[in-house]
Amino acid sequence: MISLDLQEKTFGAQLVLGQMRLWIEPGEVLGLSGASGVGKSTLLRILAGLDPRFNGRLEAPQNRAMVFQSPTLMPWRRVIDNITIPTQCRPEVAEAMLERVGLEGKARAWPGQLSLGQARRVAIARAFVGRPEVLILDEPFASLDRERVEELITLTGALIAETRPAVIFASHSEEELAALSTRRLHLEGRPARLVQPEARLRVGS
Ligand SMILES: Nc1ncnc2c1ncn2[C@@H]1O[C@H](COP(=O)(O)OP(=O)(O)OP(=O)(O)O)[C@@H](O)[C@H]1O
Repeated sequence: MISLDLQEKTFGAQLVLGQMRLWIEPGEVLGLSGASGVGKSTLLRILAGLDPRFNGRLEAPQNRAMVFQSPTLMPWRRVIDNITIPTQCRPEVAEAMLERVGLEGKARAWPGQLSLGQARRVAIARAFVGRPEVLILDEPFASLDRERVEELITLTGALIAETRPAVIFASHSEEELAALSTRRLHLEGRPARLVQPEARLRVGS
């Protein structure tokens, strides 16, 4: 379970996020939509504990994992080391997780030898190997073709069902959001606020 009671988030004089309350239960996948630049990544970074400079209160377990749009692998380390070093897990646990995400035989490969889809699978393996209580997904399927996106959504959905973290998932794709989310919120305005997607559609119609 993670909860945020945010008063505001600024960057210098720029007020980016306004007052909002947010909580996510274990096993829930909160799909977050919103226009480019509205503040989705800013909100996700606060929830991940990567940005402590905000006015408000965050209650979250320590065991949180994040998957970014960029797979953020260390290019000078082999695939398996990209999992064992940041997570401190045993090599056999990392190998089993690599198999689980469909990367058997790639443990000794270098990140530069992987396709974007394979690099994303490594990032997903790294995120799940520590069985996080909170999982933050920031556009983790962007720039892939439809078939690869469908495969990764199926894989991510299965891993979520097995480990049941509280998940927040930001995406520009309605299809992706509909496929993975159990609940939806939309971020809009400046300063940005959270609204129900249904309310937004009614206002627009
Ligand atoms: N480190 C920073 N310093 C100053 N301004 C920032 C910083 N990070 C983000 N911003 C500003 O905060 C606003 C929200 O950015 P953010 O990246 O959170 O949007 P987003 O909704 O994730 O966009 P996208 O969907 O394009 O990724 C933007 O105006 C951006 O310029």
